[in-house]
Amino acid sequence: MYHLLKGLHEFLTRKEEFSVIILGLDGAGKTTLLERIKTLYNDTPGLSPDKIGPTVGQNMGKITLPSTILKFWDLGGQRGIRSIWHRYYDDCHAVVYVIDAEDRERLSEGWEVFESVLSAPQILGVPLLLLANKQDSPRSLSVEEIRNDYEDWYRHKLDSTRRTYGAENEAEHRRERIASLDVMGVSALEGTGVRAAVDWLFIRVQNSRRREDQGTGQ
Ligand SMILES: Nc1nc2c(ncn2[C@@H]2O[C@H](COP(=O)(O)OP(=O)(O)OP(=O)(O)O)[C@@H](O)[C@H]2O)c(=O)[nH]1
Ligand SMILES: [Mg+2]
Repeated sequence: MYHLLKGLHEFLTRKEEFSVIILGLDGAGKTTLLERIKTLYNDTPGLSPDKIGPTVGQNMGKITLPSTILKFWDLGGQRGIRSIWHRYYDDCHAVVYVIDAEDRERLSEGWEVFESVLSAPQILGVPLLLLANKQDSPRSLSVEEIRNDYEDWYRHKLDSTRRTYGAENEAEHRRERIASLDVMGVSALEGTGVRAAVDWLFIRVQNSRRREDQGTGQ
């Protein structure tokens, strides 16, 4: 009887776990974001920003939400470390791409890398959130400006690609994805917008799981 009740209790209180990967160039603020999320959602606070150095490899942090555990993987963004990102693609349920909205010089490098993430076949269909970080800085571009900058960059790239390869179909597909791309402004440093971003992830992983269940007839 005890085991039956214990099993029932475990079944009723079980939490599903989803993996979220946090990507973006070095210095975009990924680890600051992860530690901010830990501070906002866990009893034990995350590291304070002055204790955070460049990530060599990965950091992991978990938070518990109603019937759900979100497991965040913050991956190092330095050029040499980006080659490990693809190893996380197969098992992730959502992707967060962090852009440093203050660093105009590196925006196109950021888009170039973003593009390589978007074009990974394993990422197709996975919820993807673009975060314009460092909104606390007066020098930062707004969400609207970041979106426009990406669209301009993309249009420019498309023109040169069309001239070279004429890859119309793929371009159309990508255009749809850009149109439906969600962009949110956050300050990982101060925490503004971070809860809204976590809410977005929570809803999107639940929805995509439901679609998966329907797809397999469960
Ligand atoms: N003003 C401001 N600075 C930020 C914010 N988020 C991060 N930073 C700063 O940006 C720098 C880089 O932050 P990290 O979190 O280490 O960046 P990262 O993306 O993890 O970098 P890598 O580990 O090298 O990939 C640090 O000096 C942070 O304090 C923010 O929201 N606002
Ligand atoms: Mg880091």
